[in-house]
Amino acid sequence: MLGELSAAARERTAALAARRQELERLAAEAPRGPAFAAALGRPSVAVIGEVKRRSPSKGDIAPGLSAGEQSAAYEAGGAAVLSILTEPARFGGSNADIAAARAATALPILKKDFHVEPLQLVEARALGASAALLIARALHPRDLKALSQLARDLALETLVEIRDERELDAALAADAAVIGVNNRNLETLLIDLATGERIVPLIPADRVAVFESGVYGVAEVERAAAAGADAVLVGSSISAAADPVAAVRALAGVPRRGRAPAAA
Ligand SMILES: O=P(O)(O)OC[C@@H](O)[C@@H](O)c1c[nH]c2ccccc12
Repeated sequence: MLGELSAAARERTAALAARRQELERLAAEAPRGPAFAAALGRPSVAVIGEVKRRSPSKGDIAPGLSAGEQSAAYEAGGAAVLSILTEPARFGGSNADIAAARAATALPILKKDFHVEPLQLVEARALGASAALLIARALHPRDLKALSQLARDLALETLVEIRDERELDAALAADAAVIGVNNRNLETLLIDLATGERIVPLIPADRVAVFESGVYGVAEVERAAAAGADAVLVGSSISAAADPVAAVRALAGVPRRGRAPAAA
């Protein structure tokens, strides 16, 4: 699944190559988005609200979602940051969703896609995203490092997604400031919150740690907090909610417990 999604992203980027100069100019001219990592440092576990119309595991979640209206609802409910899934084939997203979210809210935006090519990061910056997702499992550690450096050069923040100790090492080697542990195995698509509970405590206390996937209610936010997470990334449950303002509000406000500094 991950290989297929990354290959498809690479193909879409090949089509972007003709627009390279234009994208580089737009990226240089676009005002920097609001600070992403800094917005996640709250007294309570920060909620990253994701706009998610469909997924490979669930099929349709909320096919008719308006990215602008949904983003405004997340903001009203107390989300700290937005995650906008732009992947078109399997998640039903688009770049236009970023523009719609930007127009509707003042929150920092994470562009969620299978970013494997440098030009995709230039595009993310041109679109006005504050940050872009990098999935450690989809990238050779060398490429994770190079894309992380390119993002810094572009004044684009990143969220580096990991699932195990080896990927944590790769994220740290890439100097990732924000590290997300995905509870979903992107190969089997199964969710196991024990993944985040095991890996989040290993993330150095000076990084922002995000607990991703499988958060449906406050019980899961409590588990994230107990593991020491600074933020939760929530997609399906709040995208499908009849009242997304109330759904986000129900998750926001769990006190952050922090992580102990690593033993020397
Ligand atoms: O819908 P959920 O279980 O709340 O999960 C959200 C988010 O973590 C998930 O969409 C996600 C995590 N990593 C990704 C990488 C690509 C696409 C999607 C994702």
